[in-house]
Amino acid sequence: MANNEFREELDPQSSVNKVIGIVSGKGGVGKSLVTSLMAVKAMTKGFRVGIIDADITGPSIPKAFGLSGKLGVTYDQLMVPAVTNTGINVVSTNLILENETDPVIWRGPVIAGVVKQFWKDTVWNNIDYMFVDMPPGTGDVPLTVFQSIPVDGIIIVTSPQELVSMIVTKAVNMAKKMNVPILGLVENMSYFECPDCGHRHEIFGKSHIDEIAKKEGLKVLAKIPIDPEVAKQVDAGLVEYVQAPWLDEAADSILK
Ligand SMILES: Nc1ncnc2c1ncn2[C@@H]1O[C@H](COP(=O)(O)OP(=O)(O)OP(=O)(O)O)[C@@H](O)[C@H]1O
Repeated sequence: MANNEFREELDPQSSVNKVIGIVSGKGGVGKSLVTSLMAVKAMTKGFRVGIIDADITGPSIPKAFGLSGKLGVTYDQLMVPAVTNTGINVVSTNLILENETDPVIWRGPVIAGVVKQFWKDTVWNNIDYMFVDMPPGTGDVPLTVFQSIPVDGIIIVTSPQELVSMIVTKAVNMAKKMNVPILGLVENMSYFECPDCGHRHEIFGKSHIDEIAKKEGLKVLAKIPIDPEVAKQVDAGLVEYVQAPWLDEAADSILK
């Protein structure tokens, strides 16, 4: 089966140059944080940036950017992305629900349908980089998202406490099946740097990311520390103002 058999076209008014998917083996490892911060890095470099929050049942992008309210709709029924303080265009289920605390209890095909609409029924105005916060895992829903959107490359986010090797292998196999290049691995919550002595403590155990990357022939793009200040800023909707020097190298190597 050709991997683009179900691929959806953008609306003729829209244009998107590169699409980067952010995936993880399970929820809660920091996929949304990496998506948000990579988008901010791209914006800072002067690119026009969009985010599709395809994590339909656990959308966390709007909150991180302090966005609320509803997406606009054009006269010809296209969605208009919400725009963050620094100009990043965002679509998310939290911006279409009647009430942002409503649970999303849709089944797989409906979820995939919403993601397709985020891609094709939205006005994407000259976007250089589109970041897609993928549904967690390697099951049916992320697979359908892969089939619907022409993803140019993926970043796999893991944390040290996961069964990392198995999860990375699954994600690698999914990407191979879909013929999507893997840009590299990001290990989140990698260590905690003591503010007093500067020592790096591996709170969740020893990192094996370098060995796994070597085994799979992948690049480690970044190791992100546990930082309570980051969590606080994300909770306050201020992710655009997070200092994230540990992602600079990854951003420089991917966003050109
Ligand atoms: N390195 C970090 N330091 C401190 N807090 C972090 C870090 N990474 C993530 N967090 C916090 O952990 C929580 C989960 O992160 P995030 O929403 O990015 O994960 P996720 O993988 O997208 O989860 P889900 O799939 O459930 O949406 C958030 O509150 C986030 O602010």
